[in-house]
Amino acid sequence: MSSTLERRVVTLGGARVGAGPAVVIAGRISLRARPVARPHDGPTDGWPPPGARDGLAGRVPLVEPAGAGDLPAVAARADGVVIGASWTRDIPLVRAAAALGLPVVVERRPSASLEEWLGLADYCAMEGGGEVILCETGRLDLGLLRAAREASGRPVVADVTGRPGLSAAAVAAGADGLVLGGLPAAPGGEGEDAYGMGVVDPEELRAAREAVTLVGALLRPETPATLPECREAIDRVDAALATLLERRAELAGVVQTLKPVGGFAGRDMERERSLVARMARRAPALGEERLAAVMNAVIEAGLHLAEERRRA
Ligand SMILES: O=C(O)C(=O)C[C@]1(C(=O)O)C=C[C@@H](O)C=C1
Repeated sequence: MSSTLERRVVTLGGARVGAGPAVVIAGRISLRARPVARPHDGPTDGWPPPGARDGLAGRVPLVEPAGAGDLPAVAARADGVVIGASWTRDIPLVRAAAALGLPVVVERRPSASLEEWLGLADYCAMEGGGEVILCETGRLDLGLLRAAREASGRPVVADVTGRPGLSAAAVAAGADGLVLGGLPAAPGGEGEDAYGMGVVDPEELRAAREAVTLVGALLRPETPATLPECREAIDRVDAALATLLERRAELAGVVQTLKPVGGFAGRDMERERSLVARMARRAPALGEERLAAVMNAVIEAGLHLAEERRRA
């Protein structure tokens, strides 16, 4: 983020995108891939009816219209309207979609330059209510995503549908959110693809949540202002700590099998002092003395685990 540029925040279905933690936007459908309407669905605009069996309360986070005729339904049923990568040059539709007054998610046309992408975002902001999110999609140029975030001050998200392995990289590159294609899954349920639109993939959802939690905790600057926000930020840090502590315990366990004398009997206090000193350089506020107490507990937990496993 540029120091001179004011960062804009867009509220999408209750989530603040652009400041605070990166968010997972679990649900993006395209009415260009309109499913076949079923007779028992009753009068339909091509959408799942509200309160359908898949648990949808009738709303989808992001919807890409196929044409101007879809816009009233999009306004009624979506948290944000998507300007799809394949029709960013259909200016009449772009204009009408932006004018809905919903947050507008502007995808980058494949091979579009940064200037073209940001220009379209500015145009949508002018035509609409000003709430614009940039969305990198397709092959995901994460360098461009980062540049767009810095140059525009607008929130930038990455559509990681079908690429769960890029979730962590996208958050590391600065993405303010990860978009997952499909209908939102029923709360607590695995989701049912009753309408041929596809449901958010549970594995992709898991990968995206892991990325915003773990990579977010490590790399995303945050300045939470309220008690719940602070606690949520602490929960993310604790999740990262737990992941690292588990990994550390496994490694320390291997060390015990490699040393001539392992376990508590082979404790090496010089090594412990030096690792604490190195850590204190990264955690100067905590300092060596406090870190030594923390690391003593961590190391002893690892040694107990290793001895337990050796006896088993
Ligand atoms: O490095 C070692 O020798 C270890 O056994 C690992 C470890 C650690 O957990 O980091 C554990 C006990 C030693 O006193 C020092 C370090």
